[in-house]
Amino acid sequence: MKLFTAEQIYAADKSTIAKQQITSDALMERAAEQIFNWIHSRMQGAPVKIHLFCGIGNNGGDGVALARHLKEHGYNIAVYVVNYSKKRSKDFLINLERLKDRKVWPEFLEKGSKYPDIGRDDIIVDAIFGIGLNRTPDEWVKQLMEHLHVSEAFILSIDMPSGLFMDKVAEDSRGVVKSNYVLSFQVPKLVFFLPDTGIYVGQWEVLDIGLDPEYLMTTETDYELIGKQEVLPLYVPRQKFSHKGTYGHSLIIGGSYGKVGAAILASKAALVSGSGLVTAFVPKCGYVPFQTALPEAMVIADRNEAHLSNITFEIEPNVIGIGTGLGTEEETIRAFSDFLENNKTPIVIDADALNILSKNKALLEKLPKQAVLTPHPKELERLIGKWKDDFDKLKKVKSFSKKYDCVLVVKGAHTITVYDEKGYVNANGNPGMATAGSGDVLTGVITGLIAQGYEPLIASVFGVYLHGRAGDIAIENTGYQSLIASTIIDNMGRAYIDLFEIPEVPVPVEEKSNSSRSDE
Ligand SMILES: NC(=O)C1=CN([C@@H]2O[C@H](COP(=O)(O)OP(=O)(O)OC[C@H]3O[C@@H](n4cnc5c(N)ncnc54)[C@H](O)[C@@H]3O)[C@@H](O)[C@H]2O)[C@@H](O)CC1
Ligand SMILES: [K+]
Repeated sequence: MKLFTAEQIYAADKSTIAKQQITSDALMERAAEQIFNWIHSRMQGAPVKIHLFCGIGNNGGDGVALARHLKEHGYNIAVYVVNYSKKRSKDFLINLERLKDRKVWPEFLEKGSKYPDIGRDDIIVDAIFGIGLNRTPDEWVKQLMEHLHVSEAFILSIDMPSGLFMDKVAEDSRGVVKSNYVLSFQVPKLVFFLPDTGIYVGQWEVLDIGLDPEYLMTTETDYELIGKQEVLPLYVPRQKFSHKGTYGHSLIIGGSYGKVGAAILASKAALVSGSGLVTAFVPKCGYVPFQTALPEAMVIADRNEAHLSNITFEIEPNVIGIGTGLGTEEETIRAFSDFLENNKTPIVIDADALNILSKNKALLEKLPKQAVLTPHPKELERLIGKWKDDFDKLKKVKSFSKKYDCVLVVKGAHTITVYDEKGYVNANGNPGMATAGSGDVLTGVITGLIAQGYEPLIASVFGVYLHGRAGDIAIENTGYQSLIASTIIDNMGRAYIDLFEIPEVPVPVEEKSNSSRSDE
C-alpha cells in the first residue's frame, strides 16, 4: 500500500472531486458516513456519552458532520468547537449550520475556556487537526489535549491523531493527542510507523472514501507499506524438475568463541527460507557444535580456534551472509578487510561486520553492488552518524544507500528497507521479536532468498515480511515474552504457507448448523 504525502492526498482529493463531479462537501459527507458506520456497527446505539472535539478546518468539518449523523441516530453527544483560528473552512461552516439546524449547539472553546468534564467511560472523538497541521498548536490547545488524556476516556481520532505532522516530529509531545484508535481516510500515513510518531497511534484502520483510483494507482510515492498483498507477487514457486543446486548455495561467515550460536541461527534460517545448500565458515571452536546442531549445513573451519583469522575458501557460493557473532578481534578485522578486497559475490552484512565497517569507512567502497546491510538502531548510528529525528534519519539513510549503492534494512518495530530513494515499511512483526538472535535469523532469511535468485532489494523486503510473519504466527503459542529466535525459524514454514491462505470469513450460526446436518 502506498504511503502518500499530505500534498498528494490533497491532490487525490481534488482529482476525485473533478473526475467524479462531486462537491468537496459531498466528499466530506462520505468521510463522515464512513466513520459513523464504523462507530454505529460497534456501538449499536449504546447510550455512552460521546464528546466530539472539532477544529475549524476540514478535519473539524468531518467531526461536525459525524456529530449530525450520531445525533440523528439518537446518540448521546456533546460537540465542542476548538476555536484555534478565525479561518474556518467552507465545508466546516456548511456542516456547522446543518448541525445547528438539528438543534445541536456546540460549545466554543477558546483560550481561558473551562474544559468540559469527561468521564473515563466516555468516548472522545478527536477531530481537532488532520493532515493540515502546519505549526505547533497554541498552549491552550495543548492544555486541552492534556485534559483529554487525563480523563482516560477512549480516544478515537479522525484521519490522524491531532497534533501529528505528516512530515516532521512534533517538538512538544504535549501538543499531540495520544490516540487509542485512528480511522485514517483511504490510506495509512507514514508517521504511524516511525518510532518517534507511531507512539501516538494505538491501533489504526483505513476507511475507504472512494478517492480517485487512477490518481492513487499512478502516483509514485517515496514510501510503501508492505503486507501480504505486496509480497505475494514477489514469491517465486519451486519447480518440479529442480534440484538443490537450483536454489543456490549460501555461505554464512561468522561466529566466535561464545557466539557460535549466532552463525548457527543464521545458517538454519537460510535453510528454512529455501536455500538449496548452506555452508558455514566458523572458527575451529564452532566446528563440532555446528555439525551437531545443524547436520544439514556443511562447515568450513578457520585455522584459528576462537575467532576468524583468514577468510578464504574453495567453494563458490551465490551469496554470503557475514557478521553474525563475528566479534571484532584485530585479526578478524584484517581478515574481513582482505575478504572484502577480493569478494565479488552478493553479500548480506550484519552485526559485528557492520561495526567493523563503521570504524573503517574506507571499506564501504569495497562492497559489491547492492550489498544488503541490516543494522539495528545502534549499528545504524555508528554507520551514518546521529540523527535529529526519524525524518532526518530516513534522509541520511537514503543518501547513504545512494552513495554506496547498498540496500539498507533499518531494523525496528516497523523495519524499513531503503534502496534507490524509496522506503519499504514492513507492516507486521511484534514486540516479542525483540529478542536475542532475532536479527541473526533475519540475516539468514535474506541470505537464503538471495541464494534462490531473488534480487537483493526484493530478498530484503520479502525476507523482512516472512521473518515478521513467522514471529506473528509464533506468538500465538508463545506469547511475547517466551518467543525466542529459534521459534521464529520453526515458524518460517507456516509463514510461507500463510502467503496462500485466504482469511476465513465467519460463517453465520444458522448456515453452520445446516451444513453439519447435511454432513450426517
Ligand atoms: N482528501 C481527503 O482525504 C479528505 C480530507 N478530509 C479531512 O480534511 C482534513 C484536512 O483538512 P484541512 O486541510 O482543513 O486541515 P486541518 O483540518 O488538519 O487543519 C485546519 C487548518 O488549521 C490551520 N492550522 C494548521 N496548524 C495550525 C495550528 N497549529 N494552529 C492553528 N491553526 C492551524 C491550517 O490552515 C489548516 O488548514 C483531513 O485530515 C481529513 O480529516 C475529509 O474532509 C474528506 C476528504
Ligand atoms: K484528528
